[in-house]
Amino acid sequence: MAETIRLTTGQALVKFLNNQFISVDGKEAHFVEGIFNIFGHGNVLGIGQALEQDAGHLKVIQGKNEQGMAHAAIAYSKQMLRKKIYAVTTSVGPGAANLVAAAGTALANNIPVLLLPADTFATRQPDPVLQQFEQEYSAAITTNDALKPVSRYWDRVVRPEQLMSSLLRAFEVMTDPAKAGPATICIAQDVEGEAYDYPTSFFEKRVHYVDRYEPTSRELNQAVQLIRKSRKPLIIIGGGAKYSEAREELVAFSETYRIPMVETQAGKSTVESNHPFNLGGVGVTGTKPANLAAKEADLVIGVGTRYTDFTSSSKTAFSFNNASFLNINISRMHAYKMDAVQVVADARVTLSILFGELTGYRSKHISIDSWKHEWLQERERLSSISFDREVFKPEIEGQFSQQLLNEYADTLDTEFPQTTALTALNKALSKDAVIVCAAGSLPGDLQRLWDTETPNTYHLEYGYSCMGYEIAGGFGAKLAEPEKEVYSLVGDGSFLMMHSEFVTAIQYGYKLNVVLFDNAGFGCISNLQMDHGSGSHGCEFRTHRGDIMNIDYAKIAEAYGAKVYRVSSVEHLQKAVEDAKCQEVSTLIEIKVLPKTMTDGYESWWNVGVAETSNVTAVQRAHQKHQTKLYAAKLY
Ligand SMILES: Cc1ncc(C[n+]2csc(CCOP(=O)(O)OP(=O)(O)O)c2C)c(N)n1
Ligand SMILES: O=C1C[C@@H](O)[C@H](O)[C@@H](O)C1=O
Ligand SMILES: [Mg+2]
Repeated sequence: MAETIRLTTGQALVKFLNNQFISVDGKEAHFVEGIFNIFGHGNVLGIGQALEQDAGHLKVIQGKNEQGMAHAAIAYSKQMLRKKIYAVTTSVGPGAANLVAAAGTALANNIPVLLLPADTFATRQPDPVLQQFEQEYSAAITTNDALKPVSRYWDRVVRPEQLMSSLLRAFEVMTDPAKAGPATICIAQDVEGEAYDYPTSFFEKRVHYVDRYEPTSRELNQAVQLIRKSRKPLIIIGGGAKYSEAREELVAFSETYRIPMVETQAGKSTVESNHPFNLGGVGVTGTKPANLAAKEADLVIGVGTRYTDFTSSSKTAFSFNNASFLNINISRMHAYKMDAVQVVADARVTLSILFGELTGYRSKHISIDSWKHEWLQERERLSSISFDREVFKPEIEGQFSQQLLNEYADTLDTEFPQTTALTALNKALSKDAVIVCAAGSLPGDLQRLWDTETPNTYHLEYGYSCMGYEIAGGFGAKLAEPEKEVYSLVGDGSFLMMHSEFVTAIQYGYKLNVVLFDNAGFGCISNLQMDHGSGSHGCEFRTHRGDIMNIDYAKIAEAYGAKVYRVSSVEHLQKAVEDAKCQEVSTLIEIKVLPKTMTDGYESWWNVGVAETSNVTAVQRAHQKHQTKLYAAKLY
């Protein structure tokens, strides 16, 4: 008879989490660092009791909003390059429902996280329990079914012994780089507290190995042939390159064979911005040189990219009639994109093997230096824009009148353009500071303008671009790298949507710096609507009387216990950053910026739905333009 131990399902879960290890490149470490919790009747007496009794090495952190704490867990894992996770336990019903946006965020970004929402009673004895809805067609549907489409692995545990097979599947998924994403195990609230004689073998130390898969010789031969016959190849550095830690291999490859590199949001800060062959962000929010190189490329080597619309400018970034694609990706699904030659293997190991097979090859690029030089001049211009009350042409030109811009300047008491503020911030922060961002106009400005010199210091969630990730994500990144300064860069809209975990960071003594860019509105969406012929409608923050809202965000943060600064000039910003660096407590720097002063596009296009019929001429024109652009795009 196998040895057993009598535990509740909750206790067995916690014991199992304590014994999971990951091994990457021969280094072994605990895979689960801790667990976020918001307790309710669904989990406090099950998982909650187990954590109180013996959490083992797990750090137990009380969140303030389920989505927020799950975002923090996701950011932790992302900053740890997916080598460690936090689990997240919620109550049943609304607590579980609050996980949906976070699960989507983890899924879109391929980030492992273990979600543990409580479920309704397995016995159904007290049904309907508080927070249980009732469907006439089925008693088996609960809120947690809403997590199915946003989970990489989903299971419901209605008997204690089911936990064993469920957890094994979840950990297999989370530790496989090709499948990494959210694993959701919904545990019936009565079952969380039910006891079972678990075999002790289930709790023995388990090591999950992340091996670097090598390309086959067929894949290698095809890749070598393709590169050798290309004159103007281009490397796209995607998130997979970052997770594979392929910096050295990318740099050697690029330098030796003279191949320029461009970056996706997830790939940025794999290779330093000042590398002469790094042309910066590509696509909708890309730089001019990157987008010129993309157009000129006869071979696109996508390393760990999933080719989102932002990366491919909605499939218009490349000269599809002349260009071939070579995709190096650990995921077969992503490798298949763009009709590419596929190398389904680890980025680092593939680049290193390919490197040795290309001796004598050299691209025919001649413009890399001049493109880069021109961009540096453009960056310089964007860094020193100043407002003029008489005639000011913001980067997003022709949308707001001078009178309107002056109204914003007067109400917000600022003349600070966003690009000037952002580049000044970049200069003022330490080189190893980590920045976190997700939504609004800032991601575009950051992808174009933010210089990174230290690997893994640029943390952008741009797979789901989920507003509210910024501050929770900043907290998660700080948990991952407590010795570094972490800055959450956030728009006023995102701040309002969710900043709950700022309180959690303060509560647990993790210093987080929030830099809030207040332009009194959903700025980037206002740009989008006006760029497509609409008026300014529903995106400015105005009162019912029509006045621009001037909110004292610093006061909110001060009430939480943060040290706060209000700035509206480069000089004030520099001083605030220097002072903030000396603080032990969390800080918030509120920057009032003028609307329409973020960067505009460079040689790119974004396919968004445009009204096909309208009584406004500008909308009709926008639709015609859209059709023309679409005509030139690759269709799949
Ligand atoms: C959860 C969520 N809801 C809606 C959106 C759509 N959206 C993207 S950016 C944006 C406005 C962002 O405003 P703000 O944070 O102030 O940034 P700004 O564009 O003004 O710089 C909205 C509503 C989103 N990305 N995420
Ligand atoms: O709709 C959107 C527009 C983008 O500009 C923005 O960055 C992103 O957050 C979004 O959701
Ligand atoms: Mg805004």
